[in-house]
Amino acid sequence: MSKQTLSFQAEVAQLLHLVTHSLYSNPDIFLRELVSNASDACDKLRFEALNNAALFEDAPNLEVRVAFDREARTVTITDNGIGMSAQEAIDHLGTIAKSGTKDFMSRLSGDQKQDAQLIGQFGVGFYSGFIVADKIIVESRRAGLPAAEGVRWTSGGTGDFEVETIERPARGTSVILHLRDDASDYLDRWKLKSIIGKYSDHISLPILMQKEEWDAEKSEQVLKDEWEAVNSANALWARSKKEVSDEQYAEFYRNLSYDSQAPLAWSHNRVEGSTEYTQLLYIPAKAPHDLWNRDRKAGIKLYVRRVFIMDEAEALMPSYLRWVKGVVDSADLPLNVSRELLQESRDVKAIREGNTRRVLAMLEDLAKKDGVPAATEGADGVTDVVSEEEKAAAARDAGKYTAFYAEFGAVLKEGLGEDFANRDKIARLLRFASTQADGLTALADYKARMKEGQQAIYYITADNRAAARNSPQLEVFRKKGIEVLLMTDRVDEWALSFLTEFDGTPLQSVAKGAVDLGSLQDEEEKKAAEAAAETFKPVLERLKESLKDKAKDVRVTSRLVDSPACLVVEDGDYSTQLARMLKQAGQPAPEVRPILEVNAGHALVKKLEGSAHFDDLAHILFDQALLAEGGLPDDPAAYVKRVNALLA
Ligand SMILES: Nc1ncnc2c1ncn2[C@@H]1O[C@H](COP(=O)(O)OP(=O)(O)OP(=O)(O)O)[C@@H](O)[C@H]1O
Repeated sequence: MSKQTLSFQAEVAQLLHLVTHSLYSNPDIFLRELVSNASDACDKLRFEALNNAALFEDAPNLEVRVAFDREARTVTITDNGIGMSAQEAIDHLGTIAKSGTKDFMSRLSGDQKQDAQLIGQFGVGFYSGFIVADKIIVESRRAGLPAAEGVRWTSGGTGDFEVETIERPARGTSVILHLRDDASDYLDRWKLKSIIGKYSDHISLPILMQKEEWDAEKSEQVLKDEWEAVNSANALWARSKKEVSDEQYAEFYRNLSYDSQAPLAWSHNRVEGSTEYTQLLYIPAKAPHDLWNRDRKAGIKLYVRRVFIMDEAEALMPSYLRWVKGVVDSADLPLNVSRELLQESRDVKAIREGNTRRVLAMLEDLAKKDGVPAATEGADGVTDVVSEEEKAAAARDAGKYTAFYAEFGAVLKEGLGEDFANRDKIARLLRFASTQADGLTALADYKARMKEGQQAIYYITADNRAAARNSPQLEVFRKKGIEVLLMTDRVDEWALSFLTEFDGTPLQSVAKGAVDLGSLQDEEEKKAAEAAAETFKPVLERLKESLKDKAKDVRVTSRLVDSPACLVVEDGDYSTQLARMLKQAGQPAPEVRPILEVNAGHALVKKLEGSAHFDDLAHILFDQALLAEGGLPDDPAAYVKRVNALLA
């Protein structure tokens, strides 16, 4: 192929403009990105060579070399990985294929500072070379192609790039960066080596640099022909915990996740037994923006005996833990395992269960340490001996669970419906707003506060906390001082339908079924309610008749104190709120006909009997109950007309 000039895809041009014009806060990351690409290229070669060993040619030892040339002002990153054909260079370096970067582009605001921060979070791979270079030359030959089919790709990082065929005996890729005038710092062995140590130490291949020696004659450092590894070249997860510092764990996480924030917690274990594997799992501090996409693949990379097999191995984590990041390295799976095969493997099932247990254990641990460390003096007046170290550790973890829950609590609830085996553990990890506690409360804490004689854990679901708190259904609970949990997450009602009891106590929605406060209601109240219901019977019959198209039933209730009426549904029915939500989301929702409950002691209800406007009042009562819980009358205009007629 003779020299060709091609244009970058519009998005690439836009991205390059941003990379080169933004104040880039941390230029060092270019090296991390390019070394990471080089290492990926070696992983790909190793993977393809599983079925075609000839691809190794005469260079089976995979490695990355980082070199620099002070005269030519270049830094070169070379790998002997899979390489690129000419077409691949055009496709991969001229367009943006990966969804992460596309997504990043769509979130650009135009504000330079903000956008520069965003780049930091996402990392823009190859293009980050243009942070320090005003020209990049990529020379490559794909494994398996003849030396005559090498490719040279050249670009100044503006609108276009050139490609031409070259002779290249060496398999793999060299990325040659021609440094900008202000990037001379990188023409320094110590500088490059320290960046590699900081960001790329975990890479499992050797990263080589030339040795340097003091030349007395020239009185300067000169590079020798001898190369040495400047990283540990040992996959981080394959090392023992003692050998890995917190900073290294955090940096490895950054590499896996592109998350600029440090993880909240991690767990690194070698699991032995009938299925052997190593797991290194991280709990992120921040939810990704696409957390709610259930098709989102799990953030687990799968390796088999250190050989990279695949990203996003969704079979290794249940869907409700899809936000966990990490690595699993299996000792048992075959190297040629495919996604389909993973779904069926018994080993994979064991790994998934092991991962789930581990994540839940990490969360339990964070939850336990969440509160400010309690006073250490026991009831017997004896003070526990707590070391300074323990105190510091407790203080470090305080508040982490609350932070975690704010980000991931709602998705964790999906586990109630998805992971029956761990339902109790998950239930223990849930937190809810409540009528009687500040902040969020655990079900166990609710139980500990239950009144004597209280037989259920009460909750209400609503669109938001204010609506939940002011809901008429809560009136009698408020009057009796009984705590009610306020559930306002969209998944709550669905999730709670899988949790009928907690630790032996049933959960009961206060908007479902007849309210039965059991022994919390005294005999007198019960009798009064029964008597009211009896005398009210004729009015009830008329109400039922008037509202027969709207209400499944009409009955007298003791759950109301200040409001005239409210709507409830039967146990097992969708709540009107859930039905409304499904409808709004365009999902099929069953037609729920609620039950109208009336407060026989309320002035408005008393007025019904003998009213000349009975039918209008009945409809108003129903529509107002609907409004009170955030719904809308079927026929708002008719409602307004009726109210106006009465007001006139
Ligand atoms: N050293 C290399 N050897 C072979 N192919 C490469 C090399 N560097 C880049 N590529 C190709 O160019 C593509 C784009 O690289 P880029 O760094 O922009 O994104 P990425 O590597 O896919 O994503 P990320 O950097 O987020 O992991 C890669 O997917 C790969 O196909």
